[in-house]
Amino acid sequence: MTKVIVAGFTGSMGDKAVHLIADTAGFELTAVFAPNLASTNPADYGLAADVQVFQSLAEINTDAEIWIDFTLPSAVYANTKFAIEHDISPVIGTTGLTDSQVAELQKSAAEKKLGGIIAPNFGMSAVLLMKFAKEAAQYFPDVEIIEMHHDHKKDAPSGTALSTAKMINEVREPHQQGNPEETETLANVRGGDYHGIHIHSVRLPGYVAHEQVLFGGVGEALTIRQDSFDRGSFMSGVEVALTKVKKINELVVGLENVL
Ligand SMILES: NC(=O)C1=CN([C@@H]2O[C@H](COP(=O)(O)OP(=O)(O)OC[C@H]3O[C@@H](n4cnc5c(N)ncnc54)[C@H](O)[C@@H]3O)[C@@H](O)[C@H]2O)C=CC1
Ligand SMILES: O=C(O)C1=N[C@H](C(=O)O)C[C@H](O)C1
Repeated sequence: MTKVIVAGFTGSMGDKAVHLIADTAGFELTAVFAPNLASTNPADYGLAADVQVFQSLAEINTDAEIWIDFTLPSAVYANTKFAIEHDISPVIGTTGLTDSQVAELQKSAAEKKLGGIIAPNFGMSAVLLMKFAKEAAQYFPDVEIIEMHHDHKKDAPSGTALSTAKMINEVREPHQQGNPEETETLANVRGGDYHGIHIHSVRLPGYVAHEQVLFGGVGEALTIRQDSFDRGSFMSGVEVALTKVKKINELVVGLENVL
């Protein structure tokens, strides 16, 4: 049995991850972590009596081999660092790690030859969208991204949109997009700007997680879209990460790199 700790277990995704482990042969939930809990009795969360419940990083003392993280952009760096320092393979879904933080975490994992996976999106439709968008950008350098999420989301842009922009930026020729003399008569109406790629974030009730990548060419356009209608859509990717993470010895970014 591979023992797993879930950080953010009281959240929307953490709760799904806890159920995934219960339903997946060969894995066992050994601990959970979230701050400001009303109780540390596992029974109060429907968990087995031997599951440890932690409220702070400082008190975590676990034999878990894998750390699943669905917490907050402000918490994920410290959590991942803690996991690596304690030889626990991180499987990170939380968004918001900066490039320099990822580089530092990869260095620490490499020194320990510890496997880990950071995936801004565990959904297959989003993984494929990013891959297809990267390919399309070689032929259509004019591109904008619209991401649409539920109105409880704390971070913008989404990690997926930022990753999409980074992947497109790797292949597209640097070039001026749009009118160089453009002015905004309403502040920020053109969205965020990642190396000239504009990202627009929509937050609405009823939405879960959706993204469109719009390419424009002379007399034609290409739109690539993915929709996660249910958070269950992310769990097949988390399951893949659980099975792969102990077979690698570096911290990999992007689910597509372990498929
Ligand atoms: N990679 C992927 O496929 C997906 C990633 N996400 C990302 O996962 C993260 C969590 O999303 P949700 O579950 O919707 O959020 P949520 O707000 O429902 O849950 C957050 C959880 O983190 C806990 N938490 C807060 N501060 C913490 C800390 N310092 N240490 C440990 N736990 C802490 C909260 O108590 C709660 O249990 C977000 O960054 C979101 O963008 C969400 C869906 C899919
Ligand atoms: O907060 C969410 O819900 C999601 N977060 C991730 C992101 O920021 O890209 C993945 C997915 O979009 C759902």
